[in-house]
Amino acid sequence: MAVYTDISEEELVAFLGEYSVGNLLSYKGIAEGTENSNYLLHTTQGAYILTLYERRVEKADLPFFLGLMQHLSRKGISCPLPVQRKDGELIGHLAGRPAALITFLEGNWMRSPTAAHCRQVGKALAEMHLAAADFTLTRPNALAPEGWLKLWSACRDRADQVMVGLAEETSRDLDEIVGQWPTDLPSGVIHADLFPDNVFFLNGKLSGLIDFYFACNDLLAYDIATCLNAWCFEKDISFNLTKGAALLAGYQSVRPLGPAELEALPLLARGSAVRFMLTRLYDWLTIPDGPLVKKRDPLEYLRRMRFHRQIRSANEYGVGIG
Ligand SMILES: Nc1ncnc2c1ncn2[C@@H]1O[C@H](COP(=O)(O)OP(=O)(O)O)[C@@H](O)[C@H]1O
Ligand SMILES: N[C@@H](CCOP(=O)(O)O)C(=O)O
Repeated sequence: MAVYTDISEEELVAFLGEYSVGNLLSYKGIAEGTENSNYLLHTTQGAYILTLYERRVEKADLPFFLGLMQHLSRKGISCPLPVQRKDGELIGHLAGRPAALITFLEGNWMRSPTAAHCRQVGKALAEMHLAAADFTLTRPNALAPEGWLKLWSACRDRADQVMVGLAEETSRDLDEIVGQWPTDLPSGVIHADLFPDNVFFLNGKLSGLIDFYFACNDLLAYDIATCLNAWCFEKDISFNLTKGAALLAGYQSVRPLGPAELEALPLLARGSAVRFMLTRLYDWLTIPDGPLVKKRDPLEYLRRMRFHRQIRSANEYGVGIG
């Protein structure tokens, strides 16, 4: 993410007084990430992550996100666990923001993931989908087609400042994708942002998933489409078929995809690419630059949109060859 909200030691110590986590030894802002402000804390009892929820996170959604982490953790999925306050609550307030403390997960994210990493991610995603099947809270996807159109109406007039022709190309794509968007595929709780920076590995083995703050109920195969976009393209935005095949095989080793899901995959991948292009474009145009704020390039996702436009079948992502 970034650090949007600064905190003083004094207010942090007062905040931690609501928890049984020992005394503060040190804290520092984490520059990585995009959405919220995160701090790494060391206390006399260990390491924790403090998250202050920023503009895109609705406070009303926090019980869903934090409850999901608890649920998944109980079902054996490795992910951070929210720390309860002395009063039993999971959510507090700090520097005018809703805030929570979560456990620190060991591992690092992969800057250059290999096919072996992709296979593990696919498998972990399917395991997460199955583990979340009996989670009782629900949250509609705020970044489904209706949400894309809202973002687009906020950005459209300025899109050509980023690239001449972007407004026309995106409008055409959105019309096509939204007009054909499927609704009758298997659905459930999805992570919705399982990018490499949200998956940790230790000694080559997946050690856990983080950042559930886009999680929601939506089409399960849409989560796979997002992973294909995030994990299986090289830096020059060429699709790596070996990685695609590995990711899909990893997923299908736990939850085989049905024919309708496979048929929809190219459209879902286009939709996922447009979704990330739009949030990046919105941020690009609206967030002021700052030393601890890293904005992501929307055009990387325009190039994925173009790639998926010419895909005719899921086999071109590597189905059945991993
Ligand atoms: N539970 C955790 N354990 C260890 N590091 C974490 C944890 N949660 C977040 N981080 C660190 O903070 C960074 C940003 O976290 P993330 O949840 O992705 O933020 P955002 O929601 O703002 O994108 C991660 O890349 C990682 O370095
Ligand atoms: N993954 C998104 C941005 C959200 O950032 P994260 O740090 O929460 O994963 C993108 O790449 O646009």
